[in-house]
Amino acid sequence: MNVKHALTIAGSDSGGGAGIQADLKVFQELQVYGMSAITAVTAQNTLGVHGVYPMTVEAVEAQLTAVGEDLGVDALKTGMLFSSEIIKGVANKIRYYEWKNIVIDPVMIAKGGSKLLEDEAVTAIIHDLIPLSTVITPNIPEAEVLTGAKIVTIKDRKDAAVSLSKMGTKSVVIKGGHAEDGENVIDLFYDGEEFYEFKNTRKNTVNTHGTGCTFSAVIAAELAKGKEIVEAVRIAVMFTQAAITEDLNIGQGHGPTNHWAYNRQLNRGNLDE
Ligand SMILES: Nc1ncnc2c1ncn2[C@@H]1O[C@H](COP(=O)(O)OP(=O)(O)O)[C@@H](O)[C@H]1O
Ligand SMILES: Cc1ncc(COP(=O)(O)OP(=O)(O)O)c(N)n1
Repeated sequence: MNVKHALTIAGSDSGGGAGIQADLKVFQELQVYGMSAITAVTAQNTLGVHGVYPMTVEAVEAQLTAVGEDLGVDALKTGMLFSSEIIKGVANKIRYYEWKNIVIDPVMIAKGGSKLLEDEAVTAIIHDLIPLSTVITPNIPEAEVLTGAKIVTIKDRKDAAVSLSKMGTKSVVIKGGHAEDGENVIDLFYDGEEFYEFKNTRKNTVNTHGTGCTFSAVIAAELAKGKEIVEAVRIAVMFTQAAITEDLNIGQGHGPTNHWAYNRQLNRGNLDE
């Protein structure tokens, strides 16, 4: 059986809703072989992040070498990277192994407000990682930090996407979960030439823990399978909407999303593949 390989370079979420755990669940659902390099362990549940324990750069690099020397990578995503040292180590390995289909989810702060990236590491994301990327997927606060510009209107979002594109990425998705778009959520995709708006009804739920991780993992899985970037983003929007809509109601706080839901809806014929 010829199966494609996807790698996640991210933090561990003991609660299972975000980070490495969410990414591997997505890879499995989308039938790509999932691999991981853990950058930090978090003690986390649906009520928040209770501890952050970063790995050493050597430990992160050793995991990437182990994957690079044996298994091969058709696409990869990065999530929580924590420090500039880890970011530089990851960028070096991407260059050394000439990995392609690079999805950068510039994770900075968890929903409860805990820092998952040191402040000074933003510069390393801009200089070392963005130029290697096929797509970068910030939420609105992350896009504001990366561009230094306040984002309120759709026009602001388009300007931010153009600024990010000029930093050297091939394409950009600015996710709309944190915006006030009335009854809708709008994810804006820019491929360097054209804008695409993916609009959905905003769901009234607290169970959105790990939506950003899920979204970027779907893009990585679909790029691994050879999909064009705009098509990979379209599937990521559908997968994430299904995962939020059929939520699981787990835990006492911001619960995880449902990674089975997309395939369940496909099997029921509710979605076009
Ligand atoms: N309440 C919601 N209803 C519907 N979709 C949502 C909701 N919140 C987030 N999303 C979707 O989840 C994905 C992640 O969005 P966002 O919350 O902006 O990122 P992050 O999880 O990185 O903070 C996007 O596709 C966004 O449209
Ligand atoms: C280990 C770890 N990585 C990333 C996140 C952030 O997840 P994300 O999907 O961006 O959003 P929230 O769930 O924080 O809203 C995390 N919490 N933990």
